[in-house]
Amino acid sequence: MPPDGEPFAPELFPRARTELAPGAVHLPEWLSPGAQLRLVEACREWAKPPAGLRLVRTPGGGAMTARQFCLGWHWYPYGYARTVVDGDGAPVKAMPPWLAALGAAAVEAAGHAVEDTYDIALVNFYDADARMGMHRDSDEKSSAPVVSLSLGDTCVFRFGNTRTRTKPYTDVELHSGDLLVFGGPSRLAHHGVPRVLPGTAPPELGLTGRLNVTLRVSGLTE
Ligand SMILES: O=C(O)CCC(=O)C(=O)O
Ligand SMILES: [Fe+2]
Repeated sequence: MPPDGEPFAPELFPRARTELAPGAVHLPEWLSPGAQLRLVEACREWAKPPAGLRLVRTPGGGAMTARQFCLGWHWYPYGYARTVVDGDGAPVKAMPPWLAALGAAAVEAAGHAVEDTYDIALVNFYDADARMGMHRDSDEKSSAPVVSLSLGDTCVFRFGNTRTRTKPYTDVELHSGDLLVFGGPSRLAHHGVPRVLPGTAPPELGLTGRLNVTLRVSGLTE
């Protein structure tokens, strides 16, 4: 034990699996360094046009600071389509079976039941100044858990409640390789990314910024 008054050094110890709220589970370093690298490399290919990384304009006339691309179904404010209806108009790229399988494995690791096939990937790229305001993921027709994988720079992630965009909430750092799954009573909880911590990415990823890959079940048919 450190002498009284000495600061505890949490960075010395592995970060523990934690439940941020009922049904919302954080599993630090769930992706191995090799799996992180493969996912970053895949994202680099998907981010190329057509249907590549884009600026998302919101109906109020603003734009999201995180840039985005999708696989499987294209998300736009506020719905899903099979083509990039608010961009180059191209068909959305396919959701690869291996990524759907990763989604199912993540849900299982978090202790949720896997009932449906993960058919959407929504990938956000954050540079040092990007962030995401408090929102709910409510455009899907399925109540299956949302899977979130973080790559690159660490961020501060804010996990709130289902009723309001404000307190109570919990702030947690999401590092490269971390998994967060939110389902059950937390499926429609508000959440956001108040900030990214630049320069914290593992150097071997060759990534300046943060990628977040969220996997979802659409519940949509054609
Ligand atoms: O970047 C994140 O960790 C969260 C992304 C998110 O909430 C979303 O894409 O809906
Ligand atoms: Fe979200």
